[in-house]
Amino acid sequence: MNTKMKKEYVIYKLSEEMKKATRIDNELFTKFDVKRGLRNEDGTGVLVGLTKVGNVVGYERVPGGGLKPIPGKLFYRGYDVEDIAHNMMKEKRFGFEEVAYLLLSGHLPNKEELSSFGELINDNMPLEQKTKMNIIELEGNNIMNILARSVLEMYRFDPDAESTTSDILMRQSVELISKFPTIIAYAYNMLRHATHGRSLHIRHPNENLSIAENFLYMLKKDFTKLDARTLDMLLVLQAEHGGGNNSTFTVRVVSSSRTDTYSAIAAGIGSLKGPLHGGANIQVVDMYHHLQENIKDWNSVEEIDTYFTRMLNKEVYDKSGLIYGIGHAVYTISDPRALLLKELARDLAREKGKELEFAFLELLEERAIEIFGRVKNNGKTVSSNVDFYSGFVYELIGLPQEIYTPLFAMARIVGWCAHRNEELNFEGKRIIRPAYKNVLDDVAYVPIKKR
Ligand SMILES: CC(=O)SCCNC(=O)CCNC(=O)[C@H](O)C(C)(C)COP(=O)(O)OP(=O)(O)OC[C@H]1O[C@@H](n2cnc3c(N)ncnc32)[C@H](O)[C@@H]1OP(=O)(O)O
Ligand SMILES: O=C([O-])CC(=O)C(=O)O
Repeated sequence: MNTKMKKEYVIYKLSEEMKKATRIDNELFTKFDVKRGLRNEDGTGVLVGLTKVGNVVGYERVPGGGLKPIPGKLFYRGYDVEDIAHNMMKEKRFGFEEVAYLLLSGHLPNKEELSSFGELINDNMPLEQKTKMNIIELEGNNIMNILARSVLEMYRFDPDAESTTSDILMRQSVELISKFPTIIAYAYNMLRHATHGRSLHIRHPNENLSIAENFLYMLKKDFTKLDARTLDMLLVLQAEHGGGNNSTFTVRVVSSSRTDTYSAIAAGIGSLKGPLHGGANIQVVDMYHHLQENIKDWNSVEEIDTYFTRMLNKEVYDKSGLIYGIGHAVYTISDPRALLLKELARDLAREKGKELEFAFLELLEERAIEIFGRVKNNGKTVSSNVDFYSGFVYELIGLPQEIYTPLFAMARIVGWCAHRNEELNFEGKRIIRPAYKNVLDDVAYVPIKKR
């Protein structure tokens, strides 16, 4: 066996052993009443904290037991996101800065507060020269990875990186919110240059633009007002989702050890990247393109139903058994953001001559929900989630797939910061440390000579 084969064999052997070592009987979870995925028997999340940042509502508890699915509602600091979104649309205003101010401070800014906050954001958008150079030099084909790396680098330039006083936490929050768009735009431009041979543009942020406009300006310079307002609405809708979603909870768990802001946020980025969480927006678009190619008649309910049934049975597509963009840990009848995005997608599709594509996606949504019910038959009410239409909308405004999940991070950084700040400031805070029950018998140690 040559050296390479020897190394491969060691890995193979270890991985086979790992397969055995990681097997845990499903019945044991019931026996020891383990809350798998921190979920109660009825699928609801185990209560692990209190928050004033956001509220996610998808069901009502019925007196005497049981859950009643209800249309989903989302609140930022007590304000209904639908009201926030409708107001922004009515007034044709950019809203992400306002939402960021609201989530960080707890109150809606007046005109003057909003304008100074906008200036502060603009001041903080440029990156350190070294970070810029690292994005260029180290390249990388995954922008979530580059984002995490660049966030960890920010530690290096922060003289108070380890401090958790409220003024430092707030300064770090503003800097992170400001720099995410710049990092993502530069990282994508570098990726495009390295992999598609396109010219490399590193545009300095323009101090008179909103975050959404500035991002598009740095990414591709030419964009329409409609593109920018659409992106702004996506940022507004994805900014926050309570303390229990996987990435925000990750940020809270990591923060509870009192580590620095950059370590906690890098962990959140790692979580959001996952295909069951923020990474689902890329999966949905991949799945949609696959279905466009594999469903011959886009109007055929029968053909779509057959394909979805086969997908749920792990026979086709990525064989994961999942239909991406469907289902949610809290929402049942509807995700309010998906409803808003669907309307946005419908209008944009009309404007861009993509009505057939929209109609196909809408039919896929309807059939996925129906077929999920038939195949799973588990009493769970599912609907489309925020990721179902977001990728389609990004595609309609000409944004590349590689940045869909990074754009989610560009929005959710606001919620992460608000939750980290809360985690480190409430009076009764404690390190988050749940328990795992050991289900393996103790064994006597065997000296190496006797093995
Ligand atoms: C921003 C966001 O994070 S939104 C969510 C984005 N993620 C996706 O769109 C990926 C697809 N969806 C899913 O995987 C899930 O619905 C999740 C992860 C979002 C939520 O999952 P959970 O709340 O754990 O769902 P839950 O455990 O109650 O589901 C019950 C059953 O339905 C299945 N299920 C749930 N959603 C789906 C789906 N979209 N496709 C196939 N099966 C699904 C589960 O696998 C489980 O089946 P099993 O008991 O046979 O294993
Ligand atoms: O809440 C969750 O589980 C997932 C999430 O972050 C979202 O839907 O925005």
